[in-house]
Amino acid sequence: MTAHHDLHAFIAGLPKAELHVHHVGSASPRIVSELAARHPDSKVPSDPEALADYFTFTDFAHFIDVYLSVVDLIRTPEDVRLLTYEVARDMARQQIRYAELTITPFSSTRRGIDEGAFMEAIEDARTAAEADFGTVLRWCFDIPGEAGLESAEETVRLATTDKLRPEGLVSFGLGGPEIGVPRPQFKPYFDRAIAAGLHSVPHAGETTGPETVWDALTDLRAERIGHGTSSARDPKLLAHLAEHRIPLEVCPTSNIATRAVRTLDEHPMKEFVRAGVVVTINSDDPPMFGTDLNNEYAVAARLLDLDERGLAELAKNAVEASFLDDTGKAKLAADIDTYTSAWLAP
Ligand SMILES: O=C(O)c1cccc(C(=O)CC[C@H]2O[C@@H](n3cnc4c(=O)[nH]cnc43)[C@H](O)[C@@H]2O)c1
Ligand SMILES: [Zn+2]
Repeated sequence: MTAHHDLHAFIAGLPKAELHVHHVGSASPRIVSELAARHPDSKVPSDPEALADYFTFTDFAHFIDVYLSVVDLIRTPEDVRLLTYEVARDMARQQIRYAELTITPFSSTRRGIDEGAFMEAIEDARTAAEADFGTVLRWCFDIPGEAGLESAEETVRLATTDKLRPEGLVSFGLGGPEIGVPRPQFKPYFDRAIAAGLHSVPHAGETTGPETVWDALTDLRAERIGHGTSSARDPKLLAHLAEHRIPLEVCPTSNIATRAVRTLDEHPMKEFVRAGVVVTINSDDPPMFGTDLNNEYAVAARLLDLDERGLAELAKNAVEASFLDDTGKAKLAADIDTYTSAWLAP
């Protein structure tokens, strides 16, 4: 067996945390097929080979169109429950022990799913998944920025109303296209979410320049940045992220699939590490981008020239940057160390 194979096997068994992964964007061909069979009028193909073609994007706007067609497949609380539970099953197979899943409740409630039933479905799936697979799920509710301030109001209402707010909710985000959707307009909504105890984790600098990342830091009080890819173009920003230990949620294959970055070799993650920025590795919308978290770690190992210990450090970055409590962080970090020591023992 080659060292390369060994590294893939190491990654496959490495306990991991994932901080940037979308709920609907995690629907595997198996889950999409099941949802498409429930709703045969949908334009989403159910055949896995046709799906691979369907999930090939010309640009970010095309990706969002396709994404919303999959959102249209989720029509009932039972669809929401199935999706959430099955996503956790796929995570457990990859040794993902903890995941903060980005959910866009506005997209579901505006399509007619009852808000209370929606919350019940995700919470029911969360507790069942933890009991059945051992994977701990937490939620980030994100505003789909392009849908306007109405979507921001609805998202913050769902996130902060006591009788609706789900127990697993830890953070508040902002997704969708960035071009023509300035971050500062969302400040009042982030202020309310933060006042209600939620962490701020907007997407920024995925498809626009570093000024969007500055806006996310200044106006939205971001504690982590989703993608942050264009930060590499601003040395002062890199120094700021490093000094304030604001982690980037890096999603390399996503950036290629949406054509935000031309090739993996041009991905700036090495510049981030060189500047001392905390890098976490994530899969974003794995089946849509033909990837999974294990593959993203393999990509990072190649681009950052990491061995097993380097990969273990990367996995621990995600644990440290997560919103797990200190006991949960210590336990998962210790599991990573134990696994790595056993793997490297003679
Ligand atoms: O749901 C609607 O009706 C709606 C109307 C207008 C606009 C939107 C959106 O823009 C939804 C965007 C959707 O995309 C999710 N997402 C998944 N991956 C990414 C990513 O890499 N970067 C940004 N957004 C992403 C996001 O969570 C939103 O749910 C919806
Ligand atoms: Zn994302």
